Amino acid sequence: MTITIALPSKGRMKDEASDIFERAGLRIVAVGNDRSYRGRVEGWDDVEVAFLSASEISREIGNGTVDFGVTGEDLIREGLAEADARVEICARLGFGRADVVVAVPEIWLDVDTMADLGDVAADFRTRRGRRLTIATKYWRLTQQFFSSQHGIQLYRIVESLGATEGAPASGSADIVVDITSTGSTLQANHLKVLSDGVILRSQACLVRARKDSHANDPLVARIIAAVKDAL
Ligand SMILES: Nc1ncnc2c1ncn2[C@@H]1O[C@H](COP(=O)(O)OP(=O)(O)OP(=O)(O)O)[C@@H](O)[C@H]1O
Ligand SMILES: O=P(O)(O)OC[C@H]1O[C@H](OP(=O)(O)OP(=O)(O)O)[C@H](O)[C@@H]1O
Repeated sequence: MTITIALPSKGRMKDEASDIFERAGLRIVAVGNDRSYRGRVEGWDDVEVAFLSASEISREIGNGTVDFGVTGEDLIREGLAEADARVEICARLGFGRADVVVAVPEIWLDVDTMADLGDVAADFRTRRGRRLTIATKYWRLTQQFFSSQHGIQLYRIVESLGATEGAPASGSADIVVDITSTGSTLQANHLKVLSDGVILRSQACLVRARKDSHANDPLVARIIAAVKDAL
């Protein structure tokens, strides 16, 4: 059976993803010209490569259109409901590291933990007559973390697709849930991460769509073993 591997076609994970496959002995070559969105692996005739963006890869593994993909764990857990039932994280690849965090204005001196934030949310409702607003593109992770893990129900998510950290200063939201790596964007926007506010420590992963047909396919096992050996 042909196995399809989806690799980032652009963005910050592109180069390191193909480097790891190369080290694993799977040398990716584009089919057609350099701008082609299909590829193959030299010497592995039953493997096809699809070049997609990181978030498309998460979606395509979720619906089983591709067998494997390299993408961020944040995009898997945000993009897919019941992620663990649908996909398997075969290996964490050690690049593309970033944390999804809850960050509040630095001037909220008394707010250091999620419990403090729960009190603030209750206060907003009783004293200001409105809900605490959270700017994020990670609405699924935010809801799970606030509602299921911390029992905080009094908030409203304001979807933000860019410049999320600017939302508190511009007045479009009170706090943010966003990705951070060096912390400099949070710092520049005078935001601080709550001490127990790390929702997910993400990095690039080799992810497999859970398919019955994989169970006895030696090619599937070979691909996983080769990538793990290259780490
Ligand atoms: N500093 C960072 N900022 C944002 N994302 C980061 C950072 N460091 C690592 N990542 C990770 O990179 C991945 C997103 O990569 P990238 O931004 O290149 O995707 P993209 O090409 O924009 O994809 P799409 O267009 O589908 O959103 C996520 O898994 C994210 O966790
Ligand atoms: O903690 P830091 O190192 O400052 O990184 C975090 C920032 O980097 C990303 O934005 P980026 O400017 O890369 O643009 P993007 O959101 O379009 O990826 C991300 O959305 C954060 O804003």
